[in-house]
Amino acid sequence: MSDDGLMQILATVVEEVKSSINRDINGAELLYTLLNAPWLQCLLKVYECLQRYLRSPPRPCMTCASGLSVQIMTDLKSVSKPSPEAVELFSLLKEPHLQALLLTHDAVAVKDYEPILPPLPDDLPDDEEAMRIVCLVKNNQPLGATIRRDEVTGEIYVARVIHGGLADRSGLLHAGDRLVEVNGCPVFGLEPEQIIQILANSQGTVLFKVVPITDRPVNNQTMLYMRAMADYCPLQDPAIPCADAGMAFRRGDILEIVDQTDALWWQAKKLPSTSACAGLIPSTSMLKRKQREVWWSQPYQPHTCIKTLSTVDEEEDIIAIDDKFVEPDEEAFESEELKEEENEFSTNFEGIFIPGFRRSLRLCRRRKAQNGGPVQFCSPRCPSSCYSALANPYEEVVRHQRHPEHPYRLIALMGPSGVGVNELRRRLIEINPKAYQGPVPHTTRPPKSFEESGREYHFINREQFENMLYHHRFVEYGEYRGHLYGTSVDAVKDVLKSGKICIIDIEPQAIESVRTHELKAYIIYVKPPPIEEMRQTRIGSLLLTNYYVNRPFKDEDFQEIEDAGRKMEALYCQFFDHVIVNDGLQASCVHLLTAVRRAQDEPQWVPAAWIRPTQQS
Ligand SMILES: Nc1ncnc2c1ncn2[C@@H]1O[C@H](COP(=O)(O)OP(=O)(O)OP(=O)(O)O)[C@@H](O)[C@H]1O
Repeated sequence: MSDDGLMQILATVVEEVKSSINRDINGAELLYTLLNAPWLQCLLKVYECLQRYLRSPPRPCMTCASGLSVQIMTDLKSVSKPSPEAVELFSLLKEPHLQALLLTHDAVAVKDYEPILPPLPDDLPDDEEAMRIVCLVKNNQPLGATIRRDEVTGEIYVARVIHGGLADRSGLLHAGDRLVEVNGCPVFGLEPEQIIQILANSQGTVLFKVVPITDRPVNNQTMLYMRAMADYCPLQDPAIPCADAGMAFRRGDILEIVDQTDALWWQAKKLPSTSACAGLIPSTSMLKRKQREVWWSQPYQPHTCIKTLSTVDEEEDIIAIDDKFVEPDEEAFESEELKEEENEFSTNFEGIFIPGFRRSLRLCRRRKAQNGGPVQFCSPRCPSSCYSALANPYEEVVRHQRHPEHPYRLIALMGPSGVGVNELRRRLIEINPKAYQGPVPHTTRPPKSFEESGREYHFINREQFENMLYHHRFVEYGEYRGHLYGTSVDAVKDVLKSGKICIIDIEPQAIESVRTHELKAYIIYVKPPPIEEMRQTRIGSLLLTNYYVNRPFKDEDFQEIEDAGRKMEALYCQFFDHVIVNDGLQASCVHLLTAVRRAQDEPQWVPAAWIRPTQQS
């Protein structure tokens, strides 16, 4: 680096920062003022001089210049015919001021000019506390540390240092350090609020005098990622130690937990994160405690900082209710159903029969919704607590990419009835029936003349069905007109084992049955577009009904789809891996195709239990 290299670099940096200010970049103004400060410029000049000195410190070439001049004069005297130059040199060296100069040179040359430090006093007390002076430059961001007062001793301690915050990045302040002074003001006996006031009033730099903690815990935590299963708002949480340091999150957000040292309050970042600074979030036990508080103390008024999770009752409201349902004549229905199923039987694409679109199975769900629940359509995994996954405020997740030789992930579509889940599913399968397939459902109804067991349905008797139910072999099941219908885990696995991508549509109750290590479901939520768009795109489309013929959409249908969609999203968005707004059919199909390929070929966040299965999973 040339002599004024550093100054040049500084000038360039100043120019850069100046142009950043014009672009309104946060913090640039502060940096500009700092770099332009005359004291910093002077300091840098001194620094450069010192650097030059360190590179080549001035050294004397000899320490006895006066002795050498005496030697030269003696030699010149012994020359018989000295040259005029020799005579001149002799007379110069003889001059008293030159001899004085050479003597001075010798005196300086032998001296050591390195700084001599004063000796340490002998009477230093052994228990003297090491103080640390920490100077932080305040800019617009918070200091990133909280303090607490020991109620017994009155001492003030650093309670928490926020990961990635100003204090943390300085590396000089740690949780447990005892605060002695802030900006020269002793803090002993002060209330934490008074100290915060001192900090708030200080401009530019803040000077802390601290006694560092002696046994600082080693942070050997590994990175942990969690999917939030509840919403949280620190500003509405009276229990949070410092609301400003809190981080709000919504269900489905992926959180990187950077610090779990505190059992009650973790530090986390929301992904994808642009901020270096973490925020405080309640730990699993803390959030569970809050949920319990809500449930026990205010069953009808949810705590404002967390949004309570769904209950079975709430969930039942999700499905659109066709209040115009009229029970048709059974026999007439049967014959119509037959006609319909004959039509469906012809859903035979390029010689491949496409199963899993049976009308009865879909009507099971409608029936349940319309009757308000007496007809079961339920997740059979855990009859007593369908919602155990919902009880956990966080779910540990890992980034996972399917191995090319492993089975495909199950694709589960979910959406309010009538939004177009089956239409999209059917179209996807028709695009490439050799790559995509639906599972063959089970039923206890007797086969019709044209039906083959294992093609339209697996025909089994009620006892066999109930046995499968007992062993949790159904993803979901329901009863319709006295017959049981269901989609079994094995039917899904059969498709996956055949090397195809299995695509099913599910009700919210089945989420837990498909989010397993075995099926690794990728859940796509089919979201209704705004009503006006539905009105325009559904002209000529027919809605599945309990009548003999499907009918065109009415305005009430769009409203019902929108309401049901909103409820479904509000309750289950944490489980959605992807969302497709079903406006134009063609665009939605392309979107679905892309999402399905990505689910199989690109890394995704999946529950850690799928990758490190525990005994229960
Ligand atoms: N994007 C779309 N544009 C136009 N019509 C659509 C679109 N999506 C679906 N449809 C039509 O809407 C009707 C209902 O769709 P679909 O049967 O797939 O609903 P669903 O979500 O499976 O609900 P259900 O199981 O209750 O029938 C069908 O006639 C379908 O062709």
